[in-house]
Order: sequence, then structure tokens, then C-alpha cells
Amino acid sequence: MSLHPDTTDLIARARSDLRMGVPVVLRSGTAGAVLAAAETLTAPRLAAMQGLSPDTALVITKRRAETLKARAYDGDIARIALGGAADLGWVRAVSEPSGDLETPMKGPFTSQREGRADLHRLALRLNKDARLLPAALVSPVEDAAAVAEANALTLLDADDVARGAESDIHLDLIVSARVPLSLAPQARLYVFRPRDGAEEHYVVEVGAPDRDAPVLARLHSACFTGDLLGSLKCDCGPQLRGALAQMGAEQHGILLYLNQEGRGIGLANKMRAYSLQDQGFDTVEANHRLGFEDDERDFRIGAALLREMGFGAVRLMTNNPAKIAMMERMGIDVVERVPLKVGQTSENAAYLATKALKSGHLL
Ligand SMILES: Nc1nc2c(ncn2[C@@H]2O[C@H](COP(=O)(O)OP(=O)(O)OP(=O)(O)O)[C@@H](O)[C@H]2O)c(=O)[nH]1
Ligand SMILES: [Zn+2]
Repeated sequence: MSLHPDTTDLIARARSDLRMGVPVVLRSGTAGAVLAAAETLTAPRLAAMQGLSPDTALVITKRRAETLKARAYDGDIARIALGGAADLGWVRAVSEPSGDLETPMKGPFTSQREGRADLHRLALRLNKDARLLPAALVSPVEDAAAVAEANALTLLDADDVARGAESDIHLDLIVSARVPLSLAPQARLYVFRPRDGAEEHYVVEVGAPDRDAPVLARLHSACFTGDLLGSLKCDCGPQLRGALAQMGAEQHGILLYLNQEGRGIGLANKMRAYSLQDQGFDTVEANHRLGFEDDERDFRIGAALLREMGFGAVRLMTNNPAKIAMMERMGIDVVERVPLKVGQTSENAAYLATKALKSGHLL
């Protein structure tokens, strides 16, 4: 038996390298690319990467490129050439929109259009999976393995990373125990750990729901500010407690607490979005200016958890038609939508109106 890390282990290691500011190497054939997260980049590493290749580029999503008025020749991403004057301040300003209004003229930008962009695309995927800003410095190299070895960097096969993103979700039940809740005394908490090393997710089971009948279910995405702090900017806290209260009253139900903070962008990025909202952008515009889609959640996780818990059909508590569509696509039968309209405040009225207008939420 080998002690070597396998592909999944290496991808998990790469995510944590990127968060620490350590570059990783993607290999495709003999050649490949060194990539580093723009957010955690340091000046010495920027200089070292510029030294690796004159084609070193700062890769951003099309969403971010639209805000910056940069060309995205690769469709969903743009490879911005690093002019001679590009320093760490420039990298940060292109990656991070907080100063967009104060210093709007960051260009003109020259986007690369020659050559392949697949490794650049994977670089952004890894950054998003690491819950970092979707902006990466990418330096093409001729001998990927040699560069990785010379610098003691994690070396990943590009095909493996691409396959990893598409592969099935595997979640292992680690433990469960009884946790009586004030709103639902007959509750049990289950902890599930994904095999890819990403965040754990939790399931609250109320009562002993029949596995052969549609279960009253809530797929709740983590919201530290709303669930725990009582933020008035959203309706998450009241929705969480409203769902548990209804399950308590019906004496059965299943609440998935999915650690997909900020619709899958992580708390740091959600706070960046909030800061943009303070500048006047709405919840969807803020995500786009950061380079994210409106909703970056992986709904396969919710479906996989329901199946692990033995359920194939749900009465889903939601106002979000996209959630219903995603569950149906993942093979979960949504027999009924149970509206969950609680927690409207004057502070979150505009947020809820934007969700209704732009994301199709039911009011
Ligand atoms: N990116 C971003 N995420 C936000 C914002 N406000 C709330 N969130 C996150 O949005 C998620 C809310 O998800 P859900 O409670 O599942 O809500 P939903 O998709 O609107 O659907 P239902 O509540 O089921 O109707 C949580 O992860 C919050 O952290 C915001 O302004 N920006
Ligand atoms: Zn919230």
C-alpha cells in the first residue's frame, strides 16, 4: 500500500496551498502552468512568477472583465496580460472591486487571445473551490514537473482536476446524536464529511420520518450573519427557525444545513459583496463585480445528503424555484413547495425584491 496522496488528496492540498499564498502547478502533457491566487499573492512570488514566463497573465472571470471593460476572448474567462508596470497593487485592484468606484481607470487592459486557456480556467475553478476571489496569476511553463520539484510545489494533472470537478459527490456519515431543540425537541443531528476534503454539512432530523413518504424538508444554506448574529440584511435566521418550528409542530422533517455560506462564495467574499452593497450595488450586481455568478452553490450536495438519509421525495420549504428545479434534476421528487415567508424587515426589503426580480424568487 502506497502512502502517496491520490488525486483527490492533491486537489485538497492545492486548495489549502492557494489559501496560504503558495502557488501550485498544473501539468498537461509535459508542459503546464504555475498558478497562484491573486488574493494571497506576495510581491516576491509575483516577481518570481513574472520571471517564469513573459506570458504570465492575471486570469479573471468574464463577470469581472465586464466590470473592468476588459476583453474576454476565452468566453467565460479573460487572461489579462501583465504589462511591465504590473505590481502587486495592480493585481489586487484588478482582482478586488472595493476600489472600483474610487479609482475606476485601471486599464487599458490587454487580453491574451493566443494559445490555450484550459489551465487558466482550472486555476479559477480551484480558487473558487478554495473560497478565494476568482482571480489567479498563471505562468505557462514548458516542464511542469521540473518547476514543481525545483520549488517543492504541489503538482496536479490538469485532466484529473477537470474530472474532479465533474465527479459524483461522496459524503460519509461521521456521527449522529440526539440534540433536543427548543423548536423541535425530537431532533437528531448528523454530521457528514465529503471525501474531497471540503466543508462538512449537517442534517437535523426531526422525529422519525417515513423514508417511503415525501418528507417535509428544508435545504438551508449557511448564513453566519443571519443565522447566528440576527442580521437584518437577509431573512435566513427567521427562515431557519421557521422551518424548525414547522417541523417541530408536524413532529417530523429533515433540515439540511449546508455549509455554502454566501450562496457558495464563502464568508469573506460575502462580506466583500456586502461592502459593495454599501456602495449602492444590489446583491446580484455585487456578486458579478466580484467575478462570481449570482449563485455558486453546488446543489448536488443537498440531493446527495437527502439520498444518504434515505429520502427520494420531499415537500420542499423554499421560495426559490431554482432549488426545486435543481432537486428535480438531481432525481429528488419535489411533490410540493411549502412557502417559507418569514423575516421580512425594512432592511431586507430591497434584498428580497432583488431576489424576486433577478433570481425568480417567489414573493
Ligand atoms: N453572495 C451573497 N450571499 C448572500 C447574500 N445575502 C445572503 N446570502 C447567502 O444566501 C444564502 C441564502 O440561501 P437560502 O436561505 O438557501 O435562500 P434562497 O436560495 O434564497 O432560497 P429559499 O430561502 O429556500 O427561498 C446563504 O448562504 C446566505 O449566506 C448576499 O447579499 N450575497
Ligand atoms: Zn442570510
